[in-house]
Amino acid sequence: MSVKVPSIPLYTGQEMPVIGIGTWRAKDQEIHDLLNMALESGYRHIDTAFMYQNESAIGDVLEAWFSSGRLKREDLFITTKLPMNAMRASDVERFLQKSLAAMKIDYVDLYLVHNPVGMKNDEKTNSFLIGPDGSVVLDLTTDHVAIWKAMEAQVDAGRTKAIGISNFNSKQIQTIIDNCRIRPANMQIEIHAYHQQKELREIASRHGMTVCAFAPLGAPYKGSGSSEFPQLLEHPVVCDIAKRLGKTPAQVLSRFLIQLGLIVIPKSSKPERVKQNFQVCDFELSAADMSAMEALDRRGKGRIFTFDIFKGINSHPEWPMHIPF
Ligand SMILES: NC(=O)C1=CN([C@@H]2O[C@H](COP(=O)(O)OP(=O)(O)OC[C@H]3O[C@@H](n4cnc5c(N)ncnc54)[C@H](OP(=O)(O)O)[C@@H]3O)[C@@H](O)[C@H]2O)C=CC1
Ligand SMILES: O=C1CO[C@H](CO)[C@@H](O)[C@@H]1O
Repeated sequence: MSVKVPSIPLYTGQEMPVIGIGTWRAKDQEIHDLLNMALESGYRHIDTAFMYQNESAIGDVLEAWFSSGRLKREDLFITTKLPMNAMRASDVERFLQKSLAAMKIDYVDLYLVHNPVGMKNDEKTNSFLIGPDGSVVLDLTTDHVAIWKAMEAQVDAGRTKAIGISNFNSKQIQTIIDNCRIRPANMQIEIHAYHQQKELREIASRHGMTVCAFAPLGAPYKGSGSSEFPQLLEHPVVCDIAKRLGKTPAQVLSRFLIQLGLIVIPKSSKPERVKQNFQVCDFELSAADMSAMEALDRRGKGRIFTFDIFKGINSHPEWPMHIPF
């Protein structure tokens, strides 16, 4: 029996389910399998991005669910993101229209600026323009205030219900807050037990923004861990709590973040794990377990996503890691 998943209200009035399905690195058949399993298990929140190149496969699955009457559009909370190669005011509507057309829907619930860094667009492929040295070609003219005004226009036009930011640092968040007409309703940042982001969570709370944790399981595919800092899914503290509660380490990692008041979007390529990851609202961590999990924070040293897979990106003035948070 599945338990109803709670939602967190956005100030714009929608309800954002605390657990959503992450979709990065999933395309075509994988999306078909994992999204069907997610919707059958009860997930009603989907996280994607133009950059993930899977919006069209997501659209095919949604169309089948809508046309069979199993779900209505308003039953779902769908987030997508403005890619780094569209970080210009004049590109915002064009790229949101592409996402909507691919997913065969006429609005998203949340449109996020994916990353504060701007890159040049390859007009043939609508992806990052790669220079002769193999690096992405940066667009150094990135103007967050102009982009935000174009984001606000998408709310006015009804193409998205809410707008937000992802991977912005405290200074960049403040620039948006100081210059907005429509406040960001949500921010999506890397958060897991090793990187708990207390400072940015406090900033979000001060400005009435909900927070969605990406890589909530510690993105284990990114590295094998060490004896000092094992993979979170194998950490003895996490495994002991899981064993005692009859849950899996993945469920404990998500549950911890949900009890901190966050929204989580774990991703798995395995339908059985997709189902398992949804079962996080039928148990609770005690105050002692929460303290033990909080003690795993590596105080700024647990960050996994620095985006330097994009060669040269850290020379962009808006690369968010120029400051600690
Ligand atoms: N805004 C942004 O910049 C970013 C947003 N995101 C979003 O966040 C989502 C989640 O982050 P992601 O980077 O995927 O990392 P996660 O922390 O969700 O980890 C995913 C990994 O965990 C494994 N896994 C999942 N469930 C289980 C389980 N129950 N037991 C054991 N292993 C498990 C998966 O392996 P397997 O497939 O083998 O199950 C996969 O390798 C993304 O899919 C994307 O939607 C992510 C990164 C950046
Ligand atoms: O969402 C994302 C998935 O991971 C990518 C590679 O690190 C990120 O750039 C991006 O923000």
